[in-house]
Amino acid sequence: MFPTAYSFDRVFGCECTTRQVYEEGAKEVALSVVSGINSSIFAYGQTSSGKTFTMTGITEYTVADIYDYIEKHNERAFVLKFSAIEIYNEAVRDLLSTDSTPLRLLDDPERGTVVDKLTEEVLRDWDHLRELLSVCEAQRQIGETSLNETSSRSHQILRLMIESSACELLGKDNSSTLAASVNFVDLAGSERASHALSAGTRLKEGCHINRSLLTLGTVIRKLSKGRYGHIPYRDSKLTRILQPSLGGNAKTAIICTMSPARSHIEQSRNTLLFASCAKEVVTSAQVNVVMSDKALVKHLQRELVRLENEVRAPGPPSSMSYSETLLKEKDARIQKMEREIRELIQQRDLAKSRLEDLLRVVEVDQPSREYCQAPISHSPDACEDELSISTSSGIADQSIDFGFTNFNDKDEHYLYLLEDSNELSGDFSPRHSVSSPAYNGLISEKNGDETTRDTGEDFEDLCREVQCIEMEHSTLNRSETSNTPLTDENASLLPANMISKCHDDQDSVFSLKGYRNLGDSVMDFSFETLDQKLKIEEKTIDDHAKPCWEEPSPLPLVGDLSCSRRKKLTRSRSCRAALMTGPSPMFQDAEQNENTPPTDLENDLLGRPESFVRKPLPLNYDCEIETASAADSQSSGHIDSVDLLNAQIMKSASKEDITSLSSFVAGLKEMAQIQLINKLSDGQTIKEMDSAEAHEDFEVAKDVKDVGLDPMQNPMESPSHWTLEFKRQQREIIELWQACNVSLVHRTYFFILFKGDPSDSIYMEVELRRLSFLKRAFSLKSINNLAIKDDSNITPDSRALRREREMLCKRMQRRYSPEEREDLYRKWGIDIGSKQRRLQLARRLWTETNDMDHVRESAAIIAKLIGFSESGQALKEMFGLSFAPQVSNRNSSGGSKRSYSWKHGMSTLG
Ligand SMILES: Nc1ncnc2c1ncn2[C@@H]1O[C@H](COP(=O)(O)OP(=O)(O)OP(=O)(O)O)[C@@H](O)[C@H]1O
Repeated sequence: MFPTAYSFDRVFGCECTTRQVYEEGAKEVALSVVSGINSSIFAYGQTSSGKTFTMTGITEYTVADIYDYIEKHNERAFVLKFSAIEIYNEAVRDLLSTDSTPLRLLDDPERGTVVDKLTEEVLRDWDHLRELLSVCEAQRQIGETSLNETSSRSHQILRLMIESSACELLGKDNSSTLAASVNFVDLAGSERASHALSAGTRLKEGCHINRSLLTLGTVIRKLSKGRYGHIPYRDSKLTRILQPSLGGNAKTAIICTMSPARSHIEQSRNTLLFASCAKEVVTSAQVNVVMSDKALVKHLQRELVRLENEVRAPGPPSSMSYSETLLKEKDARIQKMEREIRELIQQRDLAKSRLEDLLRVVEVDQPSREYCQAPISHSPDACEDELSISTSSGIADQSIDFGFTNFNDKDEHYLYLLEDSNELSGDFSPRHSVSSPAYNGLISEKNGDETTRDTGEDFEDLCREVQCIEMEHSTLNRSETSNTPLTDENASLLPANMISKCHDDQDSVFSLKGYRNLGDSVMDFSFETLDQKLKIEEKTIDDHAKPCWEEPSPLPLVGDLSCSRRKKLTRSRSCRAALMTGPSPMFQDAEQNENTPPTDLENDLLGRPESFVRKPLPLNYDCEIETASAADSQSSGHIDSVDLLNAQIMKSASKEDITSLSSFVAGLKEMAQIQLINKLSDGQTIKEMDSAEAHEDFEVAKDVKDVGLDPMQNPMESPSHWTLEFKRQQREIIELWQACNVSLVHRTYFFILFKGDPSDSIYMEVELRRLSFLKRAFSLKSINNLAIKDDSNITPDSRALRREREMLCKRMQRRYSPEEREDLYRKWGIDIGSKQRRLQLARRLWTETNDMDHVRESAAIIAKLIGFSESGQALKEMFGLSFAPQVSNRNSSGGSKRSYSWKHGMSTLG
């Protein structure tokens, strides 16, 4: 036979003990039974090879170890049951029973093949097992063969069933039991019958033995190739009983025994082949847990309830399927969208309701608009905001209320402004409707009994009035100097082309407001009243609606003229602002801009103080001027505005002490305005102006402005030219001072302050024009022999000048020391021994106008007498700093109640 290699788990030699074989090849499998796992230990080999010898030893060792395990695990209760069968000639026999009747094999669904009526002894102890083993050994069929005197002629299967339970759960419903069995199988010899030289009974035994072993071999071989096909367990009772141990729920260890004799080589090879096949068989052992019936019933009931719940109700969120989660998200989105739809529907309904309200408002206002559209034309941009506001229901009423409040809170001229602006556009705000009770009330407030008159006519008249007056303002000082009361009637007398000229000029609207504010009192018009009224107006009018000329500017008139048109523009915005509900930032900005002096003037007149600017003229308005004006008007048949104004100024000046430089400069401004009026009124009056001349009037105003600016600009371009021009104007002014008996103090002030600086040009120009006007006016008066109530006030005589010299004389003693006075007497050619030397000196001051040294010395003396010093002070600085306190030192004037300024000097004109 060819050598063949075989592989096994362990190979034990002849010298190996059974203990070693147990320990290394069977103990692990055998002791699995205590853990609830079925196990089997097989001994396969030819006869007399040591199978019985080995299995007896392994059984004893296993049982010994099992009892040792039980002793170590007192927490569990072990029950050992022992049974033993023998399969002899295919009959199962109970070795623990003396009855040799073969036992039937039964197929149990749970336990498999079971031996019916097999004796199963519960072991009491280890000794009890030994006794039973002894019984089994005694019962087993043994026969003598040629090879083994005590040859085992059957297959013996000792089965030890071990059940264990936790001691604490014993007797309870939830108790469970581990149940497993360990089989100790000692097969009969697999030798050939020929080899055993058996015949007769033994041959028959050998045939059954070989068939059982042949089936066992077939089953092992098939199991070693996988669990495919039919496994012939049922072909023999041996395989049928050992079916669980061969390929089922059990661990199996096969011990193959061989004889080392050369003569048994074929049996040895067959054993090796069997062993090789048996090594390939794979079993699936598992722990066998046996539950009690009650525990099993309760377990099954709980399991049933859980399954029913899963079917009937959704499980916990963790077990929620993806589709269920997605479905819930969709539901949430649908609900959210439904809420949004409801909100949008509400918003739509609200908007619809507002639209309906708006339509109703428009329908209600439409007739009123048509009715008053012509007279209530309004600046589109002025009404745009309000109209947009009033388009909302509920707000429209507020607009109407606002209009009422606005008109009542403001000066009545606001009404005219509104009416005037209405003519500028066919569009209007519903709140301007004349159907408004508030609006009618305003009309009634102005027109009195004429409220019932056609409103359109009223508006036309008012608009015409507005246009004329604003035209007046566009020509600036012409109307300011007019003594004619600027009433509705006489304002409408202005040329029609002037009206049309400024008709489109919305910017002049606010000019009307200023004039209208003075409307009723314009008869007593004067610069003083102008300033005072403007201040009053400043309080009554919103800051964003101030007239541009409400603040007396320290700048010369030409400065005002130069910015007159620019101011008109800002005024128009102010007018619009006055029609609005509140101040507008844009208009506020415009106000700030308009309060800024012209750039060219600002450059030369630095440090202009606000207090100086706003200080009202101390001139006191005298109602006598009204009478004079009326008388003059009646006598002459026309209004000589120039004379009346001069008379007014001189009369007012004679009654007031001039205490500040502001008054001085304001006076300059007034003189400049007079100069302008002089030009405007040269040969004609306002009433005589026709439409053709109105255009020329504009040009005149423009010329005045240009004239005023030229001296400012030329000196900058040609300083040398300006110096010559200044000296020329200075000499001319000095001559005019003398001719007009101008106050010595005024001469002194002016002479000291204006010494040829380029910025002086404008003052020089004004002073020159003012004096020229006065000289001409006095000449005219003397020619026309005008009947003036108080001739002393307007006649340029020397009485006032004489009184001024006397006042200066009194001051010499206090201002000059005796030594200084003597020096002055000598210098001025006054005899020291003569009488009234101081008066002589005073009477010589400012008398030699051709001698500049004389003029200069005269100014120096008077300046010292009145306490005015120019030392260290520049012209612009004196304008705003310390001049007023110096001149207002009344208490230090030797008891005199007068202080000295140009106003005082002007009073000497009377
Ligand atoms: N390992 C061993 N050490 C010492 N003696 C042994 C050993 N194995 C077997 N023997 C002896 O060999 C003889 C035969 O052994 P055993 O009866 O066990 O063979 P067997 O294989 O069971 O034979 P059979 O199949 O005929 O029953 C016995 O007398 C036994 O004492």
